[in-house]
Amino acid sequence: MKILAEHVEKKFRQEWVVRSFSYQFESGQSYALTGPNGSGKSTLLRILAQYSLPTKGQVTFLHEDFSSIESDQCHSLISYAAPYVELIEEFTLSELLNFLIQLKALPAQLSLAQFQEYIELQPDKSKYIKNYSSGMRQKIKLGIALMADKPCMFFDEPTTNLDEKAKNWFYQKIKEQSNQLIIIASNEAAEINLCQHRISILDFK
Ligand SMILES: Nc1ncnc2c1ncn2[C@@H]1O[C@H](COP(=O)(O)OP(=O)(O)OP(=O)(O)O)[C@@H](O)[C@H]1O
Repeated sequence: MKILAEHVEKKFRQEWVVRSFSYQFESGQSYALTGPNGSGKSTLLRILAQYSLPTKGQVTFLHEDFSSIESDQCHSLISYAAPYVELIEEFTLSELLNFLIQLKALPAQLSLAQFQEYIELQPDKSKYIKNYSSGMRQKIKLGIALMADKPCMFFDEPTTNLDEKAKNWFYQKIKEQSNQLIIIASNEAAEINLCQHRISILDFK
């Protein structure tokens, strides 16, 4: 599939955060959105994921043959992990996974043991998400986004709060995703270097 951004612009009050952004993203490719703090990476990522609307322009999801995908279908094709996307803190990990399975945000057959093995963590089963460390919560978010196995994966500052071992775990998991369309908003050199393409937000000001 493809994501086509055409003349996307975003303005907050008097501030233009993105100007005339046009780009075609494709499956099997990975893209780094780069730029200094406050330059608009998260804003553009949310627009590309159709989580927020541009002030001008449009974002369209397309099949390989360029036929368009209905906008109400797009969210089912996306997984998204970001510091501002919260987990449900009052759940245990098992309850959270079951909830996401029911929402079809994770594969139906996924077990707690498989998930724990995947994220290389064996947290206390009765512990609430709110009592996990920030790094563990981040790793759970990333694990959910990766195991959702959606065609499009969006990550905003994915290795925030992760130690070196967990960062390397994430880098390895991204390298294993050969068919997905991956977009990572980041300033971290290691995250940018994971991606085949770089897009500087400063080119769209
Ligand atoms: N809802 C909003 N209302 C008003 N201004 C906003 C809103 N969201 C973002 N902004 C502004 O848009 C600009 C870009 O913010 P954004 O979070 O997209 O940048 P960023 O490049 O992701 O930054 P960082 O690297 O610090 O995460 C900032 O000036 C920010 O204050």
